[in-house]
Amino acid sequence: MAAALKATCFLQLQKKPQDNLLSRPSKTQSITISARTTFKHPMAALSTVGLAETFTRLRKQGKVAFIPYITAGDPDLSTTAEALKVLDSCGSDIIELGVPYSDPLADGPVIQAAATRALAKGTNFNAIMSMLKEVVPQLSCPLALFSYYNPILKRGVEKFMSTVKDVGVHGLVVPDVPLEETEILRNEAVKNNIELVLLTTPTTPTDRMKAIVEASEGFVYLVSSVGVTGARASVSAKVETLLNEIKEVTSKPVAVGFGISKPEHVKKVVAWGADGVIVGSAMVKLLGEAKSPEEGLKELETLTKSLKSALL
Ligand SMILES: O=P(O)(O)OC[C@@H](O)[C@@H](O)c1c[nH]c2ccccc12
Repeated sequence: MAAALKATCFLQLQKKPQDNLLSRPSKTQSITISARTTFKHPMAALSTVGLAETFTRLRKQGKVAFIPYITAGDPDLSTTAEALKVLDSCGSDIIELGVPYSDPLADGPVIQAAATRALAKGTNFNAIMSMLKEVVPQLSCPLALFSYYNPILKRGVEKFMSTVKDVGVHGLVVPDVPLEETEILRNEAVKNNIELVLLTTPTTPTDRMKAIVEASEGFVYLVSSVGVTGARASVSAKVETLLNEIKEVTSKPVAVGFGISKPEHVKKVVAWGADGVIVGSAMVKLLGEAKSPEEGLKELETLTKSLKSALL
């Protein structure tokens, strides 16, 4: 099965969909290789299913969402386009795509370095949108864009939201928007059918956590540990308590991020009741620090499959 998994994931990269033997089925059909593994065909219809619906589908199947994060433009935008297809074809359920920013205060060294490299390559919002316009129709899992608040304000919330919606993005995560200012974002997000995901942390007071959970769309992002993003040796056992506290006040899905980078981390977070697992820095490191984009993409595929299999 692993060989089939490898061949098919890699196959997505090697051939244009029309040449791909797997492209025979109709556009909307996904390919089932075995009872356990369903591949999403690169010509799958535009994923009309958003974040919340994705979690509902997975919950019915008794599955947990695998949610990778990568930084757009690192090492370059064409590699980002291929990485999105690799992540999708290897079974990601939602993909977080970060807009590189000069002052990523919530990010650790790996993602900060990725943002610096991407910006140095000239990656900007318009170029990312142009890339997404091409790539999103080839994906079958929904995309959640990651942006800090300042670039959104600079572009104008209305313009930002409508642009993001036009390219087929389903969700938005703005890690540094204070809860008190989410009203503006949420109103425009709702108008454009964008799900605005909010974050709660281990130090968020209970009343504030309840307000965040109430306002969050798509899913609730539970930050597993204090500090910034970055792979950690282990995931804090406090996550289990935090998950229980959140699930006492909502039936919304809760995805856990920060520090998760190994199959054993994934298994722990799933055992504690998470509805989704988010992995960023470990993915970003592979892509940004590989000897070549091709090598980075293959390492990304290997890591994705090993973490995804820890979910099954
Ligand atoms: O990198 P980690 O430790 O795997 O955590 C996920 C994280 O990268 C991703 O969700 C993310 C990227 N930038 C962020 C800023 C704030 C919160 C979350 C993020």
